[in-house]
Amino acid sequence: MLAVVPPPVTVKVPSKINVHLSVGEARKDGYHELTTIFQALSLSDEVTVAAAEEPGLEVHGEGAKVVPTGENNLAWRAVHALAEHVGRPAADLAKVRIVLRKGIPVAGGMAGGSADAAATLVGLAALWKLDLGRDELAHVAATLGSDVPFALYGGTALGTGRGEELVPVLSRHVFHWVLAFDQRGLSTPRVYGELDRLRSAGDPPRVGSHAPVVEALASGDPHRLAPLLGNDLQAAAVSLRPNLRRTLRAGVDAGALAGVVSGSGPTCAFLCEDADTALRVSARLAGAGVCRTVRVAHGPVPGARVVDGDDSPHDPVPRVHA
Ligand SMILES: C[C@@](CO)(OP(=O)(O)O)[C@H](O)COP(=O)(O)OP(=O)(O)OC[C@H]1O[C@@H](n2ccc(N)nc2=O)[C@H](O)[C@@H]1O
Ligand SMILES: Nc1ncnc2c1ncn2[C@@H]1O[C@H](COP(=O)(O)OP(=O)(O)O)[C@@H](O)[C@H]1O
Repeated sequence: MLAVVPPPVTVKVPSKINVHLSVGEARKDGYHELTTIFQALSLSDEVTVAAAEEPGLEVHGEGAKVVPTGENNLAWRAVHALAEHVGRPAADLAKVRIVLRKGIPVAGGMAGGSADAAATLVGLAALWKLDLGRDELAHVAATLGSDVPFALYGGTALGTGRGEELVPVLSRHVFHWVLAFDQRGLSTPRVYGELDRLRSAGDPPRVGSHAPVVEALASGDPHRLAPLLGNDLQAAAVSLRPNLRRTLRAGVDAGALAGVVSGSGPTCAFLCEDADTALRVSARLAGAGVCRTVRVAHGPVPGARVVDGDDSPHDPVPRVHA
């Protein structure tokens, strides 16, 4: 009898920016306590998981050359974590092929690796026909990285703990962003380490409360949100990459309402008044020669979802936001 091979499953998964990122003190486990507001953006990766005779991982697109393809790729780690969680036999791990099509800059502070891990969990759950709820997948996701659960849910959310404890934030309006990619990525632990160093040597600026940011997001008014964009890691990212100061200035000079370093950087995110302005700002910023690549994006968008495969009519992960 012929074995039935399930069709490959393709999952689209968003990037994120931190509209607000307040970093507390370092914890004993090496992580920092966070209060952050994530927004999922239309700039995305696509991940295909397929049953195959030989295991393998291919990477295409933005930054593909510097993405590890071995066991330390977060997508592979997601395969192992899910297999272990549901007690799948080791032989099945040797029969998974993964293709990553990257749009999200690598080590750019936009959680591209986390996005791929979340997409792999969703894709594999569909490929293996697992009946797993969102909360259960999010539990596995949190073991892979602090940002992975958010990539499952998408939308706009308040993250606490090390960023993995999520509550949805009302944000029904579309915000328009311009993203400036830097020449090279920045290591997240290095940026947190630099913030600890700056704090032990002085008193770098800290962002205020997240409450006004939540209100501005609910209002949908980019003019209200713009002055509230803030990131405690920005000073550390700029300290390690002083050219970001020039990039941040150039975005505002090009017509953005405000700019902020995304997460641990070095990508800078610029909030614009509307879609047309975002296009104009992106063209001017590209011409300013301060960064490697410029992209426009909008948010919020949904989290990881199947776009092609057996389960494509259904979203295996319920969305937090409409
Ligand atoms: C800074 C943020 C902001 O959203 O995103 P990125 O800029 O990396 O995308 C996150 O906190 C990154 O989350 P993620 O990239 O998943 O980090 P993890 O793999 O969990 O941790 C990598 C390392 O970052 C540091 N880390 C991470 C999260 C946290 N709350 N405190 C930390 O100090 C620790 O040194 C940890 O060992
Ligand atoms: N699937 C993946 N895509 C990108 N980077 C990955 C992936 N898996 C592992 N990595 C590693 O994770 C590091 C952080 O990548 P990424 O998640 O893109 O950035 P950030 O943490 O700044 O948001 C990269 O430098 C890379 O070595």
